[in-house]
Amino acid sequence: MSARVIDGKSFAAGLRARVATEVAAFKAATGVTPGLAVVLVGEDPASQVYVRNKGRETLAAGMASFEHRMAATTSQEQLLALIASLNTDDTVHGILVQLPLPKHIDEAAVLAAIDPAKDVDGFHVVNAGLLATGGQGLVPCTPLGCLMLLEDTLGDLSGLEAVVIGRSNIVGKPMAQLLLGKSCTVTIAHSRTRDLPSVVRRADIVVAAVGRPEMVKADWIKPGATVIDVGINRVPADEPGKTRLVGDVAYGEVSRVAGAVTPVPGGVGPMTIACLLLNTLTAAQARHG
Ligand SMILES: NC(=O)C1=CN([C@@H]2O[C@H](COP(=O)(O)OP(=O)(O)OC[C@H]3O[C@@H](n4cnc5c(N)ncnc54)[C@H](OP(=O)(O)O)[C@@H]3O)[C@@H](O)[C@H]2O)C=CC1
Ligand SMILES: Nc1nc(=O)c2c([nH]1)NC[C@@H]1CN(c3ccc(C(=O)N[C@@H](CCC(=O)O)C(=O)O)cc3)C=[N+]21
Ligand SMILES: [Mg+2]
Repeated sequence: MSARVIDGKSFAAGLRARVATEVAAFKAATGVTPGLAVVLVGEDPASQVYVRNKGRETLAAGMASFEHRMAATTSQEQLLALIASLNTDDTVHGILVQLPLPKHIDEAAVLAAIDPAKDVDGFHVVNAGLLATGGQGLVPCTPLGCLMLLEDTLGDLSGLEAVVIGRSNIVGKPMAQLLLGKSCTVTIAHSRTRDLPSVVRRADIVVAAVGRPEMVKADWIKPGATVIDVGINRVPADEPGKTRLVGDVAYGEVSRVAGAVTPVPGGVGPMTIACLLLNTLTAAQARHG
């Protein structure tokens, strides 16, 4: 038996097309072009790729894209000053500050400075609080994309056992909140979890957001379970000097046990960017409804 491959790349293309259609209608009705500002501090090559992809897809959806590249030596005050100006800029509906930030900058202070109404990452404490209390805020893009793939694969999630591996504020915790909101029975596992394999084995839904290449093995998976692999890990390829991308799930062996599984690349990653565009449209609609 071989798992169904959950094609995030194709689902994301469909979502981007729906966003583009709605953007066109929004522009016609309001005369306003939704705008996304992306702030990149420093030169991290992986981050540069994401920023470039985001910029290209933002334009393709009919939205305006503003990129702000700052030197790794940028001070926290300079970054906060840029955010303050983006907060009051009427052409900017969404603000994304690429993480991680250089060590000398206080990440929490920067995220707190973003206008929650423009926080298309959903990382501001106001949006995290709204998600935790069932309110209407902006929802973090990666967990939102994972939820869309899960509902497309499984339909109603009510009553299912979900195990989220990872408890970060940007993936694990909001993922768990969304699954709880869909009436799953949710377990959050992390580096201190005792006997992780047996915890994962009870799951109908496994979301791996760990950052450890191919950690989740086939014998951790309940036969037929749905496995969502958030991990993006660059590892050495067979060819010397080259690298390849792998997830947190041992894809080959797990796909012989699971019912459905997302690949890396082509799974969650493209959904993150599509949901970022969706959140930017949502933020623009909230301002000019
Ligand atoms: N596809 C996409 O769009 C995105 C992909 N990512 C990728 O997802 C992964 C996770 O990202 P992020 O949440 O930011 O990572 P973090 O490093 O912030 O969090 C990792 C989590 O995994 C837990 N963990 C680490 N080692 C183990 C272990 N051996 N067993 C069990 N739990 C463990 C940590 O536990 P503890 O809290 O105890 O330290 C922590 O909660 C990364 O590979 C990242 O690149 C991230 C964002 C978007
Ligand atoms: N403020 C902030 N918000 C983020 O959402 C954010 C961030 N910081 N920092 C970094 C992580 C990582 N992340 C990815 C987005 C898309 C892909 C993606 O599209 N991946 C492609 C492959 C890309 C490639 O080949 O390198 C795929 O999986 O198919 C990956 C990773 C967003 N992040
Ligand atoms: Mg982190």
